[in-house]
Amino acid sequence: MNESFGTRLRARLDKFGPLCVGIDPSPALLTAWELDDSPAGLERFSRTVVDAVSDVAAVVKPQSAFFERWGSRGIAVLERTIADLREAGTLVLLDAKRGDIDSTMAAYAEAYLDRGSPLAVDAVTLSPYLGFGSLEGAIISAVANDAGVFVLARTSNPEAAPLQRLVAGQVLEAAAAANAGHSPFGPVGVVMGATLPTLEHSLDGLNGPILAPGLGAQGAEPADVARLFGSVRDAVLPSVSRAVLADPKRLRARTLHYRDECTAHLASGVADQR
Ligand SMILES: O=C(O)c1cc(=O)[nH]c(=O)n1[C@@H]1O[C@H](COP(=O)(O)O)[C@@H](O)[C@H]1O
Repeated sequence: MNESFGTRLRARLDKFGPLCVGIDPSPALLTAWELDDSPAGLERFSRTVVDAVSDVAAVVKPQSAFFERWGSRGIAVLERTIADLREAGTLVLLDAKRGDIDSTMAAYAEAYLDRGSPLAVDAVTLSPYLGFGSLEGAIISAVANDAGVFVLARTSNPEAAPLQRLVAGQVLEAAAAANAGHSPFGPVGVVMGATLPTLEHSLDGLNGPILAPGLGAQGAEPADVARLFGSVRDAVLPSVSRAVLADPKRLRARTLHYRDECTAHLASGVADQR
């Protein structure tokens, strides 16, 4: 039997530290890297990131949008990037933020979670906007394929707050229920921005991983990760893209910097007193 996503994630976190590094080949970054904004440029960019960070990041997170810009040729590069990441042994979290009615959701689950799919990854980001229940089939599929999902709860962008504040409690409760009884983690992670001024909800009973984007370009620092997530320090995955991707020559050094700073702050940090 294969190991569950939770088991594999636990092993990566214990061995490599907590960092998730994004592969976000935006037009601006391609220009900064002196690469063409083309499928060939995307491929060179992605390969360079895979080579530089696979053995220092716990998880690597390609952002699907930047590949989709190039249609089928971009998706082909995404497929090869996923294959390269798997060969390098890292865990792949595809950032696609999918969410739809159950029948459509089944097709998304087939695309990203079915072992045999060309786009199969270890985990995918999902949106609960059609109701947490609409994601049930995808969660079942994740478990069947030893994969996971990360459901948006409180995202890092400030304009999300008025809407998500109303529903984040429901998302966290439903995620905790789906994770009950699993060890070391259940299949349902949540997304909570590292940029949040305070953590308005308890994460103590979640029994799942927490993806915390917003480090660097969106203003969060490793100290914020410790302040917000100190009480769940073994389960948090701070995530960074532009701040490490800005300069190909400093990619690995910046990744090590963020990883080591997050590790140090989480080890010594004081959790937010709600
Ligand atoms: O799901 C995500 O990864 C995500 C959730 C969130 O709340 N905020 C957020 O920025 N992201 C993604 O994380 C990446 C952040 O990029 P940087 O701001 O460059 O580190 C982008 O690919 C976003 O789409």
